[in-house]
Amino acid sequence: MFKSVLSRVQSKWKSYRHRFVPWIVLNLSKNEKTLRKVSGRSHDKLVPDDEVTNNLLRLFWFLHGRKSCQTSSVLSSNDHEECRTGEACVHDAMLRSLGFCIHRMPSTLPFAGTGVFVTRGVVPKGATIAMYPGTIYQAYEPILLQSICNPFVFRCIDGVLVDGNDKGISKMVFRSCSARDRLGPFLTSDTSWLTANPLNPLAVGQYVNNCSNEKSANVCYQEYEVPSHFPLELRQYLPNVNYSQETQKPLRCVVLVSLREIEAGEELFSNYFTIVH
Ligand SMILES: C[S@@+](CC[C@H](N)C(=O)[O-])C[C@H]1O[C@@H](n2cnc3c(N)ncnc32)[C@H](O)[C@@H]1O
Repeated sequence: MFKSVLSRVQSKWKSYRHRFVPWIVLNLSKNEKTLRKVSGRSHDKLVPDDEVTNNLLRLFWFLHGRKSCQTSSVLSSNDHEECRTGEACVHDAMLRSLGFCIHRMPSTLPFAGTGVFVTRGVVPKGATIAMYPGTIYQAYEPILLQSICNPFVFRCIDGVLVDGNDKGISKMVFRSCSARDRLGPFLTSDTSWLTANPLNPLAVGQYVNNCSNEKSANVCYQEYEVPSHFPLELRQYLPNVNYSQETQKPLRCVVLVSLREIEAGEELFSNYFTIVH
């Protein structure tokens, strides 16, 4: 009797595949209506991986071109004017390559801290609108210390965890893994998401808030494996790194994909709860 109740509870818990465990425990009862249901792992993808790759490459080549342009000493004065530096420059690159800009700002929800907004352009449905940065832990790897009081630990469908906290021990772990994995002159990940001005402007997905009964989700999470043909010189813009150097699998990233057209001024809302049948 006890065993059967326990196994029913266990199977119900296992079907809650995401996303932020402390949030689920505290808020599930308030937000039952906002559950997202998918009928299997393969059905959790809104757009094919190739499309995500193409979106990322479009932005990253643009950022890379701008970087080379800034370091070149043979620019005309016009080129120099084109090549503005810092935050304005990366957002310009985003607008030109993807057709929209996103920014972190105070959320429209009370007591929800920071959120992410579309600030310029229009995001079409199915676009890769943000990335969830952080250290990647395989399901069997220890994350206890880093996960204490950490609302940024994201759980993938297969149990892989992404620690997107840009402070404290999480920040130190990311920096150290990123330095460890560089290949000679090539950086294979980007640490600038740990600052206020990420080099890759998509890398703010960890600040997207949960939808509510009033504000429905306009983006969803999608797991993405970086393909082996991803150019080495563009990996420096990827905001993820493996915790363990021994991980043999392709690098896991999590992207946020738009569920509908989103206009400038709208805040992004995801769904922290997904049930996999
Ligand atoms: C992954 S973080 C999102 C970023 C967070 N807004 C911040 O400023 O750090 C998750 C935390 O955001 C807050 N949050 C997310 N969605 C919310 C909502 N709909 N209402 C209130 N707080 C929310 C909760 O504190 C939650 O633990």
